[in-house]
Amino acid sequence: MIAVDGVSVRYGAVTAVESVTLAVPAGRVLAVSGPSGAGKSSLLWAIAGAVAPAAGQVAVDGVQIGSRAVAAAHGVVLIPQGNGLARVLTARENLVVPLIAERTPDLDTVVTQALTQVGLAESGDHLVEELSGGEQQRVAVARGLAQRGRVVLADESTSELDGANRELVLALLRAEADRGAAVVIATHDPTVAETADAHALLDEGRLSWLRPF
Ligand SMILES: Nc1ncnc2c1ncn2[C@@H]1O[C@H](COP(=O)(O)OP(=O)(O)OP(=O)(O)O)[C@@H](O)[C@H]1O
Repeated sequence: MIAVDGVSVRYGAVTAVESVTLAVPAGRVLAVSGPSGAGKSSLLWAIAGAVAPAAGQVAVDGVQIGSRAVAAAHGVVLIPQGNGLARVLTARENLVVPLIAERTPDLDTVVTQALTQVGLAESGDHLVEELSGGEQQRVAVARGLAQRGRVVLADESTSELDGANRELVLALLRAEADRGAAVVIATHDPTVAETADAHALLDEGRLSWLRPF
């Protein structure tokens, strides 16, 4: 369960998120959309503990998220916009790094399974910079899946995918919810938002409309 309570995010004089309150139960998917600059990424970063809210608070399963370290320790996984992969590592190595940090058992199996789920079982030993934009995006999704989070935050994770791969990634994110995760998808794509259990619209940082759970 994600509880966002009156959260504001500011960068100096810029207000990116203003007094947003919402909740995402375990097992459900929330889509967050809104125009470019509306604050979608900033809201996800606040949930991930990657930026400290200027006001309000975020809790995951009742634990207040005060930093990225706390969020990671409580299973908050961020699949960042622009994929966040290390380009000079292989696809497989990109998946391994966070799992080493978490001391995940049976790491090779977990990594192979995640790459297979996104249809990239044969590409694990390719450097990220050798992969297409869409393949890189799927590696980023696989890295998120491999971490088996209690919370999965997907920031525009289908933006570079063709129709079939977009359906695949959406099905995988739905499977994360079915496994018990609370899932948030930031998206510009109305068809992606329609597949979610609830849909929040941000406008200049404010929650301007909500299709509730
Ligand atoms: N690190 C930063 N420093 C200063 N301003 C920032 C920073 N990150 C984001 N902003 C500003 O905060 C506002 C919200 O940006 P954010 O990236 O959260 O929006 P978004 O809805 O995700 O946009 P997009 O759809 O283009 O990714 C924008 O005005 C942006 O310029």
